[in-house]
Amino acid sequence: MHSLASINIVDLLLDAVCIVDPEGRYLYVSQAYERIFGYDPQEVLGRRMIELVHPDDRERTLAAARNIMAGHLQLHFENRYIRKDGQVAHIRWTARWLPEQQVRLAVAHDITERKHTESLQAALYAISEAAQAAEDLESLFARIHQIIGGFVSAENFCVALHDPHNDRLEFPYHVDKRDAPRPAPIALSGSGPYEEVVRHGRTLLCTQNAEDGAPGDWLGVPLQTQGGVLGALVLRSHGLPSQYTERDKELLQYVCTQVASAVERRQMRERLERLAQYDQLTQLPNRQLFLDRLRAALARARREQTLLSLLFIDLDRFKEVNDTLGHATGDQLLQGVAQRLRGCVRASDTVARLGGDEFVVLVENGRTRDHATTVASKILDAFALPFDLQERSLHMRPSIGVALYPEHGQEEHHLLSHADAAMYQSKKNGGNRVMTASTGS
Ligand SMILES: Nc1nc2c(ncn2[C@@H]2O[C@H](COP(=O)(O)OP(=O)(O)OP(=O)(O)O)[C@@H](O)[C@H]2O)c(=O)[nH]1
Repeated sequence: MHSLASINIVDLLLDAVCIVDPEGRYLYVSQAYERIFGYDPQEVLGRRMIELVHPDDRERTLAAARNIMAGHLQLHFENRYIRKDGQVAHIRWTARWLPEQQVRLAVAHDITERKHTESLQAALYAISEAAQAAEDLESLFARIHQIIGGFVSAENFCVALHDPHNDRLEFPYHVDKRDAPRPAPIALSGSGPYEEVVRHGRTLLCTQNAEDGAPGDWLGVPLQTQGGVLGALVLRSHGLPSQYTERDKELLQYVCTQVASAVERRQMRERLERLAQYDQLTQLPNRQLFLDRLRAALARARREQTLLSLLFIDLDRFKEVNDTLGHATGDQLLQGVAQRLRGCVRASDTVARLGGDEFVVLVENGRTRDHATTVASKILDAFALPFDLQERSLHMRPSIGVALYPEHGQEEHHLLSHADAAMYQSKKNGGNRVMTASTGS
């Protein structure tokens, strides 16, 4: 048996023992230094330890060193170092000042693994929380980007989502430090890198940009849910190949399960919100959303003292279309009407379907009363042309009633019933015409 005296116990320790002078220059480091920091002891002797500390932790570290030299024992100081291979090492230090030798003696314990586990756990919670808190998908993606950027380099980051209806990949979120343009939607037909990730649910790490072959990493991770792959997260490094490691790949894969379920939940919520606000047949706002918009528009008009017009539109003898040509043709006609009404107003105006063959148009910022009648005449003119449906061409005429704010009402239901009454007058007078509500009625 070897005698213990012949063993260099310090070099057998798994923690690294370091001795530095008052300026922080390494005078001695034990063998474990290489395992933890990546440098051979000979490479660092004479160098200042602070140069190897993560820039964000340097000030704290210098303050701790002064404290130790003032005679205080340091039993649990944590900071980060940049290893020789560029990776970050998390270190927990115990240290003391040896006044006689005028040196600091410190022992480094590597807690990188534990820190990773902790930050991953925190990231998973943060992602799940973001799914609840985010206003919309866009802000959820931005938050996910921020969270992922906390543990891997994510300067160039995009989210690709698979649209199963047309089998395309779309890029709803895209950040690129070199201002590379947001990728246009791509068809998922070939055998490119996106296919590999989205079709086969495989993580792909290429040391060349997988899209254009430019130097730099391309790391694509599938957003896998129980129902299939929703899309992918893609991280890129321009001009810096091998920036991403196998470990980064694993970390991302791990959090991507949580990201996928957050995205899925948020998508579901958006779908439900849309269902609650939009008419499914025409994709126009429904009564509920319309009333919300009308309320907001009235508040604006009141504040800015502008006019606002409401056009109530009901199709003439629409029932006959259903009765003679069938409900499906009636549906197509309603879709055509919705499209035509949208074409008669500005994008900022609201066209909504209240139900059945009743539509409303909300025109904001009209400067004169005539503005509403101009829009109404435009609609009558637009309806003069037949509607080309799948199997036939049909004529359909509208009856229109107009009510104005502030002339005919101050609040939404009042204004709406005036426009409705005016529409009824149009209908009574034979239809295919515009009537304006009478003042004081
Ligand atoms: N195809 C189709 N028809 C609908 C839909 N919703 C309501 N309708 C029908 O639309 C018709 C609307 O009725 P009315 O406005 O009284 O009928 P009209 O023939 O236009 O009568 P006037 O307005 O007096 O000219 C009814 O026959 C409803 O069944 C729908 O989503 N699709």
